[in-house]
Amino acid sequence: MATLPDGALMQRAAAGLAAVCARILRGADNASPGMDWRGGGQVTRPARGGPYGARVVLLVGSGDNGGDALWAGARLARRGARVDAVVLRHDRVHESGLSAFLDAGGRVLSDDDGPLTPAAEQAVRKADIVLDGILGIGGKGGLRDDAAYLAALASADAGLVIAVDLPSGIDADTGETPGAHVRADVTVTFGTHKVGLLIDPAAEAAGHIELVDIGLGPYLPRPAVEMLEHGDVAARIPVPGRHADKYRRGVLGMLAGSTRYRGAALLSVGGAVHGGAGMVRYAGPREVSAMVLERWPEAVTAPDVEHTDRVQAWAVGSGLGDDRGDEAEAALASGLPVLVDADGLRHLPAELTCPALLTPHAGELARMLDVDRGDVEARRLHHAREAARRWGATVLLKGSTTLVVSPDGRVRVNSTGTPALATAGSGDVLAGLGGALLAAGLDPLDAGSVAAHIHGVAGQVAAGTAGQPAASDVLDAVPGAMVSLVAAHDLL
Ligand SMILES: NC(=O)C1=CN([C@@H]2O[C@H](COP(=O)(O)OP(=O)(O)OC[C@H]3O[C@@H](n4cnc5c(N)ncnc54)[C@H](O)[C@@H]3O)[C@@H](O)[C@H]2O)[C@@H](O)CC1
Ligand SMILES: Nc1ncnc2c1ncn2[C@@H]1O[C@H](COP(=O)(O)OP(=O)(O)O)[C@@H](O)[C@H]1O
Ligand SMILES: [K+]
Repeated sequence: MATLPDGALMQRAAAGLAAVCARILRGADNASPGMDWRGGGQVTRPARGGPYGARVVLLVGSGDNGGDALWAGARLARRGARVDAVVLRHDRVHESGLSAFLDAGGRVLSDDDGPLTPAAEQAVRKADIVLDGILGIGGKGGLRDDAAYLAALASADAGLVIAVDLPSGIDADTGETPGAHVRADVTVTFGTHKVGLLIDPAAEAAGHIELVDIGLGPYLPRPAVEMLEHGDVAARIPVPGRHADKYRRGVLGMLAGSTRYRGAALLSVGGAVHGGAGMVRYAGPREVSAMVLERWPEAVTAPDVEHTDRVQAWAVGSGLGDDRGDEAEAALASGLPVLVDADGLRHLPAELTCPALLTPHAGELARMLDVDRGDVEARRLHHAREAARRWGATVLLKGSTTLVVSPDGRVRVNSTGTPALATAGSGDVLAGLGGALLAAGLDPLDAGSVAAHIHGVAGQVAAGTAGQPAASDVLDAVPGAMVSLVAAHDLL
């Protein structure tokens, strides 16, 4: 801001915002490649030939977010749209934005007594597009009173809700939703993705996300949250070199499955085999080992942890049951890198001294931290950070947003997840994949985030062919997912 004339950034933001609105109103393809990181996200478009004659309503709060909406509204009005503004507080409104809006032929429907006039409500109901400029990054706490009412009205009745910078009422820095908030179909965000647009529950309220570049790039600090793209993952997938042998590729010891949960052994060994482990050493009861060998003849089995050698990393816990705690503790005390899943999480020491990747779902993390599951889901980043700090380990929190948080505070959010993965046993596949990557020498942050990315791509592929895939379908899709990731980046 210091290097530019006053208001220049707002003009860039408003121009980008108006351009996205015009494109949507034209019915042009609004799913620009690379922008919608969640994939899919098709937006139902208002059937208009363009801005001319379209009904646009601005919800205008008291800060610069409202200013963006007013300047964008002015641009759309000049292109023939019928643009009405509902101003939340007439005593606090972006002044130059308001006069530009009025000069361009925009109308204000609210009055000094408050925003909820009959004309304002009517306009929201009939709008092709509602632009949510109530709150941006300056918002604190959820929406109150009139703003909450308008947000609910717009989300329920209006054509398309387009959030300016972020859906008003979400927490921009955490992904939490402290109270009432807008539910947008599209969010046009400026300069950089806000953390809250990437992490549920707030991310869900953002809909399809468009980034408008306003030239902040050179000035942005290191991001608080990273999201790997396909190419980043491809570059991190270990590819066997010329002098590879099974030991150099990594031997994964696996303490998973039990006579009660036999499938977990098959799925997690499979995840590790397809994840590129040089060798998987499965330690478990005789009858489970026999099943493992039948399905995965390449695995090497042992009766228990003590009888495994040359293991380079451990994956502990998926479907392990309650009665092998001593072995889990032995693996955790080995000093080797370790992935800890499911029942293994009950056996964590007070602090871990080895490189560790913990992979709880929300219920497991809630138990670890002695909080409610609902609270973990409402404050994913907070609780994942808390566990990473408490155990000195990397924490991969599974669920609708998979987060990977390292004890030094780095955070990655996975972009490839799909609800199709929410099926019994899919976490076992993930544990195998992550374990293989640890054994190959990736650090826990890379192992967790690369495994989650591959797992998500496999889930998407499986959903595309099996409709409602089982965990076995996800496992079967892993090799194809790896090939497509690596081949697309020319690394094969
Ligand atoms: N900072 C930048 O570089 C740019 C910012 N821009 C816009 O400016 C926005 C930030 O503007 P502001 O800092 O003015 O903040 P906001 O527009 O988010 O609004 C903050 C105002 O709302 C009030 N407020 C906060 N929480 C509230 C609540 N729960 N209920 C009611 N009122 C509440 C505050 O007292 C403050 O007056 C961004 O989101 C973006 O839209 C853009 O113009 C582009 C450049
Ligand atoms: N709603 C969802 N959206 C995206 N991914 C999900 C969702 N629910 C679960 N998942 C993913 O599915 C997998 C389920 O793992 P987990 O809960 O450990 O199941 P299980 O123990 O049965 O294998 C995890 O990778 C998780 O991130
Ligand atoms: K907003």
